[in-house]
Amino acid sequence: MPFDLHSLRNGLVVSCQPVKGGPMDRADIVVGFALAALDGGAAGLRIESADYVRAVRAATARPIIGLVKRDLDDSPVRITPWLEDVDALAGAGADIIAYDATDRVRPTTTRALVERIHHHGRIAMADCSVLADAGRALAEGAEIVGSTLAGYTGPVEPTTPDLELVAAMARLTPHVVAEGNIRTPELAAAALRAGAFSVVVGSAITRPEHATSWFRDAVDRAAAERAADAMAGPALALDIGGTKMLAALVEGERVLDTHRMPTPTGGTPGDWLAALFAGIAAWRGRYGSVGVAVTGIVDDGLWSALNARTLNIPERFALVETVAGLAGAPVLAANDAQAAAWGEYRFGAGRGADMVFLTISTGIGGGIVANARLLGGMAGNFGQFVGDDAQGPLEDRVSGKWIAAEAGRHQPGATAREVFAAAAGGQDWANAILDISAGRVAQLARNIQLALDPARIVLGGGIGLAPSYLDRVRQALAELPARLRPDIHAAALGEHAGIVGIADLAGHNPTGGERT
Ligand SMILES: CC(=O)N[C@H](C=O)[C@@H](O)[C@H](O)[C@H](O)COP(=O)(O)O
Repeated sequence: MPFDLHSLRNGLVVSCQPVKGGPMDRADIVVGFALAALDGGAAGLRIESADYVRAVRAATARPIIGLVKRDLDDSPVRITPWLEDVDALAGAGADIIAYDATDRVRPTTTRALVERIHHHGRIAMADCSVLADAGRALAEGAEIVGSTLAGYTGPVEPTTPDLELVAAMARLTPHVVAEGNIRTPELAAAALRAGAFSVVVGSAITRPEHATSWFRDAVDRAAAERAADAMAGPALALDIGGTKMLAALVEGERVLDTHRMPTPTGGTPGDWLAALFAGIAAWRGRYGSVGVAVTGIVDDGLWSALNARTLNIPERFALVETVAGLAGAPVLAANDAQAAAWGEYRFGAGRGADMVFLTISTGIGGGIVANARLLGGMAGNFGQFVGDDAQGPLEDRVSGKWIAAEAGRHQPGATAREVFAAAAGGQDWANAILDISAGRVAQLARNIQLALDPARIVLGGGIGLAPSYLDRVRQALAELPARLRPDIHAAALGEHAGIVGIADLAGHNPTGGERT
Protein backbone atom coordinates (compact mmCIF):
# COMPACT_ATOMS: atom_id res chain seq x y z
CA MET A 1 0.00 0.00 0.00
CA PRO A 2 1.51 3.41 -0.91
CA PHE A 3 2.50 5.52 2.06
CA ASP A 4 -0.07 8.14 3.04
CA LEU A 5 1.53 11.36 4.30
CA HIS A 6 -1.69 12.26 6.06
CA SER A 7 -1.15 9.52 8.61
CA LEU A 8 1.46 11.86 10.14
CA ARG A 9 -0.86 14.87 10.36
CA ASN A 10 -0.93 16.23 13.95
CA GLY A 11 1.23 13.27 14.87
CA LEU A 12 4.23 12.72 17.07
CA VAL A 13 7.24 11.14 15.38
CA VAL A 14 9.83 9.63 17.68
CA SER A 15 13.39 9.76 16.51
CA CYS A 16 15.25 6.64 17.70
CA GLN A 17 18.88 7.59 17.16
CA PRO A 18 21.15 6.27 19.89
CA VAL A 19 24.29 8.14 20.81
CA LYS A 20 26.92 6.80 18.36
CA GLY A 21 29.05 4.15 20.02
CA GLY A 22 27.02 4.40 23.24
CA PRO A 23 25.46 1.46 25.11
CA MET A 24 22.15 1.87 23.21
CA ASP A 25 23.77 1.77 19.78
CA ARG A 26 22.46 -1.70 18.85
CA ALA A 27 19.83 -2.76 16.33
CA ASP A 28 17.77 -4.70 18.90
CA ILE A 29 17.70 -1.70 21.22
CA VAL A 30 16.69 0.67 18.41
CA VAL A 31 13.86 -1.73 17.51
CA GLY A 32 12.89 -1.79 21.21
CA PHE A 33 12.79 2.01 21.38
CA ALA A 34 10.77 2.13 18.16
CA LEU A 35 8.15 -0.39 19.30
CA ALA A 36 7.92 1.25 22.73
CA ALA A 37 7.36 4.64 21.05
CA LEU A 38 4.59 3.18 18.88
CA ASP A 39 3.02 1.60 21.98
CA GLY A 40 3.08 5.04 23.55
CA GLY A 41 1.15 6.56 20.66
CA ALA A 42 3.79 7.72 18.19
CA ALA A 43 2.47 8.12 14.65
CA GLY A 44 5.84 7.46 13.06
CA LEU A 45 9.57 6.93 13.59
CA ARG A 46 12.80 8.56 12.50
CA ILE A 47 15.63 6.09 12.17
CA GLU A 48 19.30 6.57 11.27
CA SER A 49 21.28 4.18 9.01
CA ALA A 50 20.06 1.65 6.46
CA ASP A 51 20.77 -1.23 8.85
CA TYR A 52 18.60 0.18 11.61
CA VAL A 53 15.84 1.13 9.14
CA ARG A 54 15.86 -2.46 7.91
CA ALA A 55 15.67 -3.83 11.45
CA VAL A 56 12.78 -1.54 12.41
CA ARG A 57 10.98 -2.16 9.11
CA ALA A 58 11.00 -5.88 9.88
CA ALA A 59 9.20 -5.11 13.15
CA THR A 60 6.55 -2.60 12.03
CA ALA A 61 4.65 -1.32 9.02
CA ARG A 62 4.29 2.16 10.54
CA PRO A 63 5.82 5.24 8.79
CA ILE A 64 9.61 5.53 8.94
CA ILE A 65 11.67 8.60 8.13
CA GLY A 66 15.11 7.28 7.25
CA LEU A 67 18.41 9.12 7.17
CA VAL A 68 22.10 8.33 7.09
CA LYS A 69 24.58 10.39 9.08
CA ARG A 70 28.17 10.79 7.95
CA ASP A 71 31.07 12.89 9.12
CA LEU A 72 32.79 13.98 5.94
CA ASP A 73 36.23 15.56 5.67
CA ASP A 74 35.33 17.92 2.87
CA SER A 75 31.77 18.98 3.79
CA PRO A 76 29.86 20.01 6.93
CA VAL A 77 26.78 18.24 5.58
CA ARG A 78 26.02 15.20 7.75
CA ILE A 79 22.47 14.06 6.95
CA THR A 80 22.18 11.76 3.91
CA PRO A 81 24.94 13.44 1.90
CA TRP A 82 25.29 10.78 -0.86
CA LEU A 83 23.03 9.37 -3.54
CA GLU A 84 24.12 5.89 -2.39
CA ASP A 85 22.67 6.69 1.02
CA VAL A 86 19.30 7.37 -0.60
CA ASP A 87 19.48 4.05 -2.44
CA ALA A 88 20.34 2.16 0.73
CA LEU A 89 17.54 3.81 2.77
CA ALA A 90 14.97 3.12 0.05
CA GLY A 91 16.18 -0.48 -0.16
CA ALA A 92 15.87 -0.84 3.62
CA GLY A 93 12.22 0.27 3.56
CA ALA A 94 12.14 3.97 4.59
CA ASP A 95 8.88 5.71 3.56
CA ILE A 96 10.36 9.17 3.82
CA ILE A 97 14.01 10.03 3.26
CA ALA A 98 15.45 13.02 5.08
CA TYR A 99 18.41 14.94 3.70
CA ASP A 100 20.39 18.04 4.65
CA ALA A 101 18.85 20.90 2.63
CA THR A 102 21.21 23.65 3.75
CA ASP A 103 23.13 25.80 1.31
CA ARG A 104 26.61 24.50 2.14
CA VAL A 105 29.52 22.80 0.37
CA ARG A 106 28.35 19.25 -0.35
CA PRO A 107 29.22 16.18 -2.40
CA THR A 108 25.88 16.02 -4.29
CA THR A 109 23.35 18.73 -5.10
CA THR A 110 20.10 18.79 -3.18
CA ARG A 111 18.22 18.65 -6.48
CA ALA A 112 19.93 15.38 -7.36
CA LEU A 113 19.09 13.96 -3.91
CA VAL A 114 15.40 14.83 -4.24
CA GLU A 115 15.29 13.33 -7.74
CA ARG A 116 16.87 10.12 -6.46
CA ILE A 117 14.39 9.92 -3.55
CA HIS A 118 11.51 10.32 -6.01
CA HIS A 119 13.10 7.83 -8.38
CA HIS A 120 12.61 5.26 -5.58
CA GLY A 121 9.01 6.41 -5.09
CA ARG A 122 9.77 7.85 -1.65
CA ILE A 123 8.90 11.16 -0.04
CA ALA A 124 11.63 13.75 0.38
CA MET A 125 12.01 15.55 3.73
CA ALA A 126 14.29 18.58 3.59
CA ASP A 127 16.11 19.18 6.90
CA CYS A 128 16.45 22.97 6.93
CA SER A 129 18.33 25.51 9.02
CA VAL A 130 16.75 28.72 7.72
CA LEU A 131 13.65 29.72 5.78
CA ALA A 132 15.56 30.07 2.50
CA ASP A 133 16.49 26.36 2.70
CA ALA A 134 12.80 25.49 2.85
CA GLY A 135 11.93 27.73 -0.11
CA ARG A 136 14.63 26.11 -2.25
CA ALA A 137 13.72 22.60 -1.18
CA LEU A 138 10.06 23.10 -2.06
CA ALA A 139 11.06 24.51 -5.45
CA GLU A 140 13.17 21.39 -6.00
CA GLY A 141 10.21 19.14 -5.23
CA ALA A 142 10.65 18.15 -1.57
CA GLU A 143 7.26 17.26 -0.07
CA ILE A 144 8.16 17.98 3.56
CA VAL A 145 10.35 20.63 5.18
CA GLY A 146 11.70 20.29 8.71
CA SER A 147 13.32 22.69 11.17
CA THR A 148 15.83 19.94 12.02
CA LEU A 149 18.98 21.95 11.40
CA ALA A 150 17.93 25.32 12.86
CA GLY A 151 20.91 26.60 14.82
CA TYR A 152 23.13 23.68 13.83
CA THR A 153 25.11 25.52 11.15
CA GLY A 154 26.72 27.86 13.72
CA PRO A 155 29.49 27.23 16.26
CA VAL A 156 27.23 26.63 19.30
CA GLU A 157 24.61 23.88 19.36
CA PRO A 158 21.12 25.15 20.19
CA THR A 159 19.17 23.94 23.22
CA THR A 160 15.72 25.27 22.32
CA PRO A 161 13.57 24.70 19.25
CA ASP A 162 13.18 27.40 16.61
CA LEU A 163 9.40 27.70 16.55
CA GLU A 164 9.58 31.00 14.66
CA LEU A 165 11.16 29.11 11.78
CA VAL A 166 8.39 26.51 12.05
CA ALA A 167 5.76 29.25 11.85
CA ALA A 168 7.51 30.91 8.90
CA MET A 169 7.81 27.60 7.04
CA ALA A 170 4.14 26.90 7.68
CA ARG A 171 3.36 29.96 5.57
CA LEU A 172 5.13 28.24 2.63
CA THR A 173 3.64 24.76 2.92
CA PRO A 174 1.31 22.79 5.18
CA HIS A 175 3.85 19.95 5.40
CA VAL A 176 6.19 21.29 8.06
CA VAL A 177 7.88 19.03 10.57
CA ALA A 178 9.03 20.68 13.79
CA GLU A 179 12.24 18.99 14.90
CA GLY A 180 15.21 19.67 17.12
CA ASN A 181 15.36 20.35 20.86
CA ILE A 182 11.73 19.67 21.56
CA ARG A 183 12.38 18.48 25.08
CA THR A 184 9.04 18.74 26.86
CA PRO A 185 5.41 17.91 26.07
CA GLU A 186 4.67 21.65 26.35
CA LEU A 187 7.19 22.45 23.59
CA ALA A 188 5.75 19.69 21.40
CA ALA A 189 2.29 21.21 21.79
CA ALA A 190 3.70 24.70 21.13
CA ALA A 191 5.30 23.42 17.93
CA LEU A 192 1.96 22.15 16.69
CA ARG A 193 0.33 25.45 17.60
CA ALA A 194 3.09 27.26 15.69
CA GLY A 195 1.81 25.49 12.58
CA ALA A 196 3.69 22.18 12.44
CA PHE A 197 2.13 19.27 10.57
CA SER A 198 4.04 16.77 12.73
CA VAL A 199 6.48 17.01 15.62
CA VAL A 200 9.68 14.97 15.91
CA VAL A 201 11.08 14.31 19.37
CA GLY A 202 14.37 12.49 19.75
CA SER A 203 16.79 12.95 22.64
CA ALA A 204 14.09 13.58 25.26
CA ILE A 205 12.70 10.09 24.63
CA THR A 206 15.47 7.96 23.17
CA ARG A 207 18.82 9.37 24.29
CA PRO A 208 18.99 8.66 28.00
CA GLU A 209 22.52 10.07 28.08
CA HIS A 210 21.25 13.48 26.98
CA ALA A 211 18.06 13.53 29.02
CA THR A 212 20.02 12.44 32.08
CA SER A 213 22.49 15.27 31.61
CA TRP A 214 19.66 17.86 31.50
CA PHE A 215 18.32 16.61 34.81
CA ARG A 216 21.81 16.33 36.26
CA ASP A 217 22.60 19.94 35.25
CA ALA A 218 19.38 21.17 36.83
CA VAL A 219 20.11 19.28 40.04
CA ASP A 220 23.70 20.60 40.05
CA ARG A 221 22.44 24.16 39.68
CA ALA A 222 19.99 23.73 42.56
CA ALA A 223 22.73 22.18 44.70
CA ALA A 224 25.04 25.10 43.93
CA GLU A 225 22.26 27.51 44.93
CA ARG A 226 21.73 25.60 48.15
CA ALA A 227 25.46 25.70 48.92
CA ALA A 228 25.56 29.43 48.18
CA ASP A 229 22.60 29.96 50.53
CA ALA A 230 24.37 28.07 53.28
CA MET A 231 27.54 30.11 52.75
CA ALA A 232 25.64 33.38 52.71
CA GLY A 233 24.42 32.81 56.30
CA PRO A 234 21.43 34.68 57.70
CA ALA A 235 19.67 37.54 55.97
CA LEU A 236 18.63 40.71 57.73
CA ALA A 237 14.88 41.23 57.43
CA LEU A 238 13.15 44.51 58.21
CA ASP A 239 9.42 45.02 58.52
CA ILE A 240 8.35 48.65 58.57
CA GLY A 241 4.72 49.11 59.54
CA GLY A 242 2.49 52.00 60.53
CA THR A 243 3.07 51.54 64.26
CA LYS A 244 6.09 49.31 64.70
CA MET A 245 9.38 48.42 63.05
CA LEU A 246 10.84 44.94 63.36
CA ALA A 247 14.36 43.82 62.46
CA ALA A 248 15.29 40.14 62.45
CA LEU A 249 18.13 37.84 61.51
CA VAL A 250 16.59 35.01 59.53
CA GLU A 251 18.00 31.79 58.16
CA GLY A 252 15.58 29.75 56.05
CA GLU A 253 12.42 29.82 58.13
CA ARG A 254 14.28 30.21 61.42
CA VAL A 255 14.22 33.60 63.13
CA LEU A 256 17.50 33.82 65.02
CA ASP A 257 17.19 37.22 66.67
CA THR A 258 14.72 40.12 66.68
CA HIS A 259 14.73 43.79 67.54
CA ARG A 260 11.54 45.87 67.73
CA MET A 261 10.83 49.58 68.05
CA PRO A 262 7.85 51.85 67.49
CA THR A 263 7.75 53.64 64.15
CA PRO A 264 8.62 57.26 65.01
CA THR A 265 5.77 59.69 64.45
CA GLY A 266 8.01 62.52 63.17
CA GLY A 267 11.03 62.71 60.85
CA THR A 268 11.61 61.11 57.48
CA PRO A 269 11.78 57.41 56.58
CA GLY A 270 15.55 57.94 56.35
CA ASP A 271 15.55 58.99 60.04
CA TRP A 272 13.44 55.97 61.07
CA LEU A 273 15.69 53.57 59.26
CA ALA A 274 18.81 55.18 60.75
CA ALA A 275 17.27 54.73 64.22
CA LEU A 276 16.47 51.09 63.50
CA PHE A 277 20.01 50.41 62.25
CA ALA A 278 21.46 52.12 65.36
CA GLY A 279 19.50 49.56 67.40
CA ILE A 280 20.99 46.60 65.51
CA ALA A 281 24.55 47.89 65.11
CA ALA A 282 25.80 44.78 66.91
CA TRP A 283 24.46 42.56 64.08
CA ARG A 284 26.81 44.07 61.51
CA GLY A 285 28.78 41.39 59.73
CA ARG A 286 26.26 38.67 60.61
CA TYR A 287 24.20 39.04 57.42
CA GLY A 288 25.01 38.98 53.71
CA SER A 289 21.75 40.31 52.31
CA VAL A 290 18.89 42.52 53.42
CA GLY A 291 15.15 42.31 52.75
CA VAL A 292 12.76 45.13 53.57
CA ALA A 293 9.02 44.59 53.82
CA VAL A 294 6.95 47.75 54.06
CA THR A 295 3.35 48.81 54.19
CA GLY A 296 2.54 50.55 50.88
CA ILE A 297 3.70 50.01 47.32
CA VAL A 298 7.24 49.21 46.17
CA ASP A 299 8.10 49.84 42.53
CA ASP A 300 11.72 49.55 41.36
CA GLY A 301 13.00 49.91 44.91
CA LEU A 302 10.98 53.10 45.44
CA TRP A 303 8.44 53.22 48.24
CA SER A 304 5.09 55.02 48.03
CA ALA A 305 2.16 55.09 50.43
CA LEU A 306 -1.05 53.45 49.32
CA ASN A 307 -2.92 54.99 52.18
CA ALA A 308 -1.23 58.05 53.71
CA ARG A 309 -3.28 57.52 56.90
CA THR A 310 -1.45 54.24 57.60
CA LEU A 311 2.01 55.66 57.07
CA ASN A 312 2.83 59.05 55.68
CA ILE A 313 5.94 58.81 53.52
CA PRO A 314 7.16 60.95 50.64
CA GLU A 315 6.11 59.72 47.19
CA ARG A 316 8.66 57.28 45.67
CA PHE A 317 11.07 57.27 48.60
CA ALA A 318 14.42 55.68 47.65
CA LEU A 319 14.02 52.74 50.03
CA VAL A 320 16.48 50.25 48.54
CA GLU A 321 19.20 52.85 48.09
CA THR A 322 18.77 54.21 51.64
CA VAL A 323 18.86 50.78 53.28
CA ALA A 324 21.81 49.69 51.12
CA GLY A 325 23.71 52.74 52.37
CA LEU A 326 22.97 51.83 56.00
CA ALA A 327 23.54 48.08 55.67
CA GLY A 328 26.43 47.86 53.22
CA ALA A 329 24.83 44.77 51.64
CA PRO A 330 22.49 44.08 48.70
CA VAL A 331 18.89 44.99 49.45
CA LEU A 332 15.54 43.79 48.15
CA ALA A 333 12.25 45.44 49.07
CA ALA A 334 8.61 44.43 48.74
CA ASN A 335 5.21 45.21 50.15
CA ASP A 336 4.75 43.52 53.56
CA ALA A 337 1.73 41.41 52.64
CA GLN A 338 3.44 40.32 49.43
CA ALA A 339 6.50 39.33 51.49
CA ALA A 340 4.23 37.35 53.83
CA ALA A 341 2.65 35.66 50.80
CA TRP A 342 6.12 34.54 49.74
CA GLY A 343 6.90 33.32 53.26
CA GLU A 344 3.72 31.20 53.33
CA TYR A 345 4.49 29.96 49.81
CA ARG A 346 8.03 28.86 50.70
CA PHE A 347 7.62 27.58 54.24
CA GLY A 348 3.99 27.79 55.32
CA ALA A 349 0.47 26.88 54.28
CA GLY A 350 0.99 27.50 50.57
CA ARG A 351 4.13 25.43 50.02
CA GLY A 352 4.96 25.15 46.37
CA ALA A 353 1.45 25.81 45.02
CA ASP A 354 0.07 28.74 43.06
CA MET A 355 -1.45 30.69 45.89
CA VAL A 356 -3.07 33.88 47.04
CA PHE A 357 -2.43 35.17 50.53
CA LEU A 358 -5.01 37.29 52.27
CA THR A 359 -4.31 39.01 55.56
CA ILE A 360 -7.30 40.35 57.44
CA SER A 361 -6.35 42.54 60.37
CA THR A 362 -6.76 46.31 60.92
CA GLY A 363 -6.98 46.49 57.13
CA ILE A 364 -6.71 43.91 54.35
CA GLY A 365 -3.54 43.09 52.43
CA GLY A 366 -2.48 40.27 50.21
CA GLY A 367 -0.05 38.79 47.77
CA ILE A 368 -0.08 36.53 44.74
CA VAL A 369 2.41 33.79 43.87
CA ALA A 370 1.92 32.40 40.36
CA ASN A 371 4.29 30.02 38.57
CA ALA A 372 6.74 30.28 41.48
CA ARG A 373 6.91 34.05 41.11
CA LEU A 374 5.72 36.69 43.53
CA LEU A 375 3.82 39.42 41.72
CA GLY A 376 5.00 42.89 42.71
CA GLY A 377 3.72 46.46 42.43
CA MET A 378 0.04 46.70 43.36
CA ALA A 379 -0.71 42.99 42.93
CA GLY A 380 -2.67 41.56 45.86
CA ASN A 381 -4.05 44.82 47.23
CA PHE A 382 -7.44 43.22 47.80
CA GLY A 383 -8.34 45.60 50.61
CA GLN A 384 -8.68 48.38 48.05
CA PHE A 385 -11.27 46.53 45.96
CA VAL A 386 -14.43 48.57 45.51
CA GLY A 387 -17.96 47.46 44.80
CA ASP A 388 -20.41 49.26 42.56
CA ASP A 389 -22.30 50.55 45.58
CA ALA A 390 -19.73 53.30 46.25
CA GLN A 391 -19.33 52.17 49.84
CA GLY A 392 -15.56 52.68 49.80
CA PRO A 393 -12.78 50.12 49.81
CA LEU A 394 -13.54 46.60 50.94
CA GLU A 395 -11.23 46.78 53.95
CA ASP A 396 -13.43 49.51 55.45
CA ARG A 397 -16.35 47.02 55.47
CA VAL A 398 -14.57 43.91 56.74
CA SER A 399 -11.54 44.52 58.88
CA GLY A 400 -10.88 44.85 62.59
CA LYS A 401 -11.71 48.55 62.55
CA TRP A 402 -15.10 47.90 60.96
CA ILE A 403 -15.90 45.06 63.36
CA ALA A 404 -15.12 47.29 66.36
CA ALA A 405 -17.15 50.20 64.93
CA GLU A 406 -20.18 47.97 64.28
CA ALA A 407 -19.96 46.60 67.81
CA GLY A 408 -20.21 50.11 69.25
CA ARG A 409 -24.03 50.02 69.09
CA HIS A 410 -24.17 46.92 71.26
CA GLN A 411 -21.12 47.22 73.47
CA PRO A 412 -19.66 50.73 73.38
CA GLY A 413 -15.86 50.78 73.15
CA ALA A 414 -15.59 47.07 72.25
CA THR A 415 -12.46 45.96 70.42
CA ALA A 416 -12.50 43.40 67.62
CA ARG A 417 -11.06 40.85 70.05
CA GLU A 418 -13.97 41.49 72.41
CA VAL A 419 -16.43 40.93 69.59
CA PHE A 420 -14.91 37.48 69.03
CA ALA A 421 -15.23 36.79 72.76
CA ALA A 422 -18.88 37.93 72.76
CA ALA A 423 -19.60 35.70 69.76
CA ALA A 424 -18.00 32.74 71.52
CA GLY A 425 -20.22 33.54 74.50
CA GLY A 426 -23.30 33.20 72.31
CA GLN A 427 -24.11 36.88 71.75
CA ASP A 428 -26.21 37.03 68.55
CA TRP A 429 -25.19 40.58 67.64
CA ALA A 430 -21.48 39.60 67.74
CA ASN A 431 -22.06 36.49 65.66
CA ALA A 432 -24.00 38.56 63.12
CA ILE A 433 -21.16 41.09 62.75
CA LEU A 434 -18.54 38.39 62.30
CA ASP A 435 -20.72 36.54 59.79
CA ILE A 436 -21.09 39.70 57.70
CA SER A 437 -17.34 40.31 57.75
CA ALA A 438 -16.52 36.67 56.95
CA GLY A 439 -19.22 36.61 54.25
CA ARG A 440 -17.52 39.54 52.50
CA VAL A 441 -14.15 37.78 52.69
CA ALA A 442 -15.81 34.66 51.26
CA GLN A 443 -17.12 36.72 48.36
CA LEU A 444 -13.64 38.15 47.83
CA ALA A 445 -12.15 34.62 47.87
CA ARG A 446 -14.72 33.52 45.33
CA ASN A 447 -13.82 36.41 43.03
CA ILE A 448 -10.11 35.68 43.47
CA GLN A 449 -10.76 32.06 42.51
CA LEU A 450 -12.53 33.17 39.34
CA ALA A 451 -9.79 35.64 38.45
CA LEU A 452 -6.67 33.60 39.23
CA ASP A 453 -7.80 30.03 40.03
CA PRO A 454 -5.05 29.52 42.63
CA ALA A 455 -4.48 26.05 44.11
CA ARG A 456 -4.95 27.57 47.56
CA ILE A 457 -5.95 30.74 49.33
CA VAL A 458 -4.08 31.25 52.60
CA LEU A 459 -5.80 33.36 55.23
CA GLY A 460 -3.77 35.22 57.84
CA GLY A 461 -3.88 38.32 60.04
CA GLY A 462 -5.29 38.92 63.53
CA ILE A 463 -8.88 38.70 62.32
CA GLY A 464 -8.31 36.01 59.69
CA LEU A 465 -6.74 33.69 62.27
CA ALA A 466 -9.09 34.55 65.15
CA PRO A 467 -11.14 31.58 66.40
CA SER A 468 -14.13 30.68 64.21
CA TYR A 469 -13.36 33.22 61.46
CA LEU A 470 -12.00 30.75 58.88
CA ASP A 471 -14.92 28.39 59.62
CA ARG A 472 -17.35 31.23 58.99
CA VAL A 473 -15.66 32.01 55.64
CA ARG A 474 -15.77 28.34 54.65
CA GLN A 475 -19.40 28.11 55.76
CA ALA A 476 -20.29 31.03 53.49
CA LEU A 477 -18.77 29.14 50.54
CA ALA A 478 -20.19 25.71 51.38
CA GLU A 479 -23.02 25.87 48.85
CA LEU A 480 -20.72 26.52 45.89
CA PRO A 481 -20.05 23.66 43.45
CA ALA A 482 -16.71 22.04 44.33
CA ARG A 483 -14.90 23.32 41.23
CA LEU A 484 -15.74 26.93 42.06
CA ARG A 485 -15.08 26.65 45.79
CA PRO A 486 -11.78 28.19 46.93
CA ASP A 487 -9.52 25.92 48.99
CA ILE A 488 -8.83 28.15 51.99
CA HIS A 489 -6.19 27.37 54.63
CA ALA A 490 -5.02 29.12 57.77
CA ALA A 491 -1.62 30.82 57.48
CA ALA A 492 1.07 28.81 59.23
CA LEU A 493 3.87 31.26 59.95
CA GLY A 494 1.96 33.78 62.07
CA GLU A 495 3.55 37.19 62.53
CA HIS A 496 6.87 35.95 61.10
CA ALA A 497 5.53 35.34 57.58
CA GLY A 498 6.65 38.76 56.33
CA ILE A 499 10.21 38.68 57.64
CA VAL A 500 10.75 35.04 56.68
CA GLY A 501 9.42 35.77 53.18
CA ILE A 502 11.45 38.91 52.60
CA ALA A 503 14.60 37.25 53.99
CA ASP A 504 14.16 34.36 51.58
CA LEU A 505 13.62 36.69 48.63
CA ALA A 506 16.66 38.75 49.65
CA GLY A 507 18.84 35.65 50.05
CA HIS A 508 18.25 34.78 46.41
CA ASN A 509 19.07 38.26 45.25
CA PRO A 510 22.87 38.37 45.28
CA THR A 511 23.10 41.39 42.99
CA GLY A 512 20.74 43.61 44.95
CA GLY A 513 17.98 45.80 43.62
CA GLU A 514 14.25 45.48 43.98
CA ARG A 515 12.71 42.23 42.87
CA THR A 516 9.18 41.37 43.71
C1 LIG B 1 21.06 18.26 14.17
C2 LIG B 1 20.95 16.80 13.93
O1 LIG B 1 21.90 16.18 13.53
N1 LIG B 1 19.76 16.22 14.19
C3 LIG B 1 19.54 14.83 14.04
C4 LIG B 1 18.61 14.57 12.94
O2 LIG B 1 18.14 13.53 12.69
C5 LIG B 1 19.29 14.08 15.31
O3 LIG B 1 20.54 14.02 15.98
C6 LIG B 1 18.26 14.65 16.31
O4 LIG B 1 18.26 13.79 17.42
C7 LIG B 1 16.87 14.76 15.77
O5 LIG B 1 16.80 15.81 14.88
C8 LIG B 1 15.82 15.02 16.87
O6 LIG B 1 16.14 16.14 17.60
P1 LIG B 1 16.23 16.09 19.20
O7 LIG B 1 17.07 14.92 19.59
O8 LIG B 1 16.86 17.41 19.62
O9 LIG B 1 14.81 15.95 19.72
